[in-house]
Amino acid sequence: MANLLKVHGSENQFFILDQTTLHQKLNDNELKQLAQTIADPKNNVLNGADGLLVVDSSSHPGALGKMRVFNADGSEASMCGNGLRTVSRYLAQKFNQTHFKVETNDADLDVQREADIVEGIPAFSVQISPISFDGKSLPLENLKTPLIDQPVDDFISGLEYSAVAVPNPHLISFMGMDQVKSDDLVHLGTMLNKKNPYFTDGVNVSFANVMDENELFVRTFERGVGLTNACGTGMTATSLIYEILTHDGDFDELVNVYNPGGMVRTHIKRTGDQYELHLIGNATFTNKLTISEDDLHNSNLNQIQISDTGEERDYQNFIKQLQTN
Ligand SMILES: N[C@H](CCC[C@H](N)C(=O)O)C(=O)O
Repeated sequence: MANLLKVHGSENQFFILDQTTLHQKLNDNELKQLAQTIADPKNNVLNGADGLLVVDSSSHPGALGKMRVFNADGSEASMCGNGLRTVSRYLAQKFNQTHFKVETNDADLDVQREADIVEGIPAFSVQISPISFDGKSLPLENLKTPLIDQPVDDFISGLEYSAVAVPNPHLISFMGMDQVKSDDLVHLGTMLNKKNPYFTDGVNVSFANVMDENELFVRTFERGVGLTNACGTGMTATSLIYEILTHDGDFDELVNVYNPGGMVRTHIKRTGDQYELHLIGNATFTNKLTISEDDLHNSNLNQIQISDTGEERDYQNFIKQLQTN
């Protein structure tokens, strides 16, 4: 039998599969198929998810494991900030360590257990890297880069846009709260994740409102998923653009980022032309799942066994307390 976890970071929900626990690992086609099947709410496995996080071993120094990210549509992404917090907790518990690295597509990232947000809600800090404003890194074509706070005629008029890879691609715009919550986000996100002359590999689109100094509300249409409750790399990229637009020279700032799924904190630092980004927030495990390895290889989910960890209740109490503050 094989075990999976249902997890979330700020209600950005994933299943975790640790390939090292299997007699035979799933191949890439099977992983893509599993992501598409288990994430689809129509298949009634805990109402689906935003994607599948695949853990494997790592030979890199200091890394306790490797994380791969499959979106709900089966596409693979280079990074997932909310997901990395949950994978970090999984590896921390598996190896009884609290500060280590996790290998990801483009970098080995520093992760650390933080104090529980409140009783029953473990929290982790994860490094977000590498960072690039270069068109080739996003990729972004037919627009001059770096794109920082500029209007783009073919996008929604009246807004200014910024684009950054962390290393997955993000397009960010600041506006009033009503427009953040309007259909404009789905309209632009859908347009830029179909064939278009700009983001040839798609893009995560975040609309943000500046509630107060170092207090943002961010809503994201994710590449390969659609609207999610939160996007960790999106909230971090948005915080970076916010600090760049509000500072000349070096800065070292903590930002509270609210989102439809709760709240995270980002730590954004610039020293010369170097940036250091960290994302801090919950790593909640809501369910444990058991399935035969055969069914896993065939994405046959009819016999999957599910148990509840009870952690979602603690998280929902945290959200209620956030909303009353
Ligand atoms: N949809 C993203 C991957 C997941 C990122 C997001 N869930 C996060 O927490 O960073 C992409 O295709 O680049």
